[in-house]
Amino acid sequence: MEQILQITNLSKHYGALKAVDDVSFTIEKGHVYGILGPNGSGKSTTLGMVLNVVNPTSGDYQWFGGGVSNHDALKRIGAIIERPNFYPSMDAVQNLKLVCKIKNITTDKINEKLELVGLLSRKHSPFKTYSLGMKQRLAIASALLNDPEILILDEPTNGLDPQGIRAIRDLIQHISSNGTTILLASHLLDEVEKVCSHVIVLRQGNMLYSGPVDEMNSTHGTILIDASDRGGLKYFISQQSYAGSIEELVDGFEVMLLSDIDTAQVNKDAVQAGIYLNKLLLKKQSLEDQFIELTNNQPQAS
Ligand SMILES: Nc1ncnc2c1ncn2[C@@H]1O[C@H](COP(=O)(O)OP(=O)(O)OP(=O)(O)O)[C@@H](O)[C@H]1O
Repeated sequence: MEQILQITNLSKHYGALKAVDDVSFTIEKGHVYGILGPNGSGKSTTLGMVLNVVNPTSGDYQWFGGGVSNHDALKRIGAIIERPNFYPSMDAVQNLKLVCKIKNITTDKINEKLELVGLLSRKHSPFKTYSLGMKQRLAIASALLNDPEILILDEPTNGLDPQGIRAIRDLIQHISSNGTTILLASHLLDEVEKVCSHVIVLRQGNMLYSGPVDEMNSTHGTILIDASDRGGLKYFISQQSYAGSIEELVDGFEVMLLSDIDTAQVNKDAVQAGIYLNKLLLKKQSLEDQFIELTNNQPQAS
């Protein structure tokens, strides 16, 4: 599989706040990836780092298999990470011509992209007359003008009505079916399940899960585990085949399970490794349940 982006141990700390903490994942060509997490979980910061607008505290990322400068990589990427911003009195074509000028690319793709996003018939209407959904679709057309290999969208359906949401989701699937890789950030599990083939789940800067969407529901819950020797315990857990992501909390490590475990056996193995557990709690909640619980009090997009 052709690699589009590889992120390795990427972190962004603002003082004591770990906006993104030790996140690693890979994006391969042809899939639709979602970064899923509640508000403040580090989605935009992650996108900002790989788009070279936020400086990482540590870690690394590599575009297109490496050997490509950031400057050249950005020419192969289409991204919308802010609210669509065009000149209000100018129409779609005039605005897109300006984008072509700024990006130093030809204007011959304008009609094709306007047709793709369903705005061809409104191409001579001033931007200020567009609905929010149309504005977002124009932004997508603008990001596609250079035929990027990957399209990056931050909360693409935020603030849209149900029809607008549907139009954007259909559009994303259509763009993906033409071979463009897509990476989108969303706080809506439902959106990611409907649109994405792969998902990276973030919570408070930590990655809880990375993998195919349809395998997300088949997680085996988590354990909360602790010992006075935290360093030794972390090493011990990382060696266990059942351990997925490991997150250090105040009261121990929360470990996502990749398979079912026998807690007595875990305890025995720990003792054999010289680790004396003072906590081992099995939580059978699936990742989906955890996510819903986490986001229950979050405002919805529409
Ligand atoms: N420039 C900054 N200075 C200080 N803290 C920041 C800065 N940018 C982001 N943060 C903090 O980092 C954390 C992650 O923010 P981020 O915007 O990446 O989250 P998000 O998942 O994209 O959330 P949202 O959907 O609300 O934008 C938050 O706690 C946020 O307050």
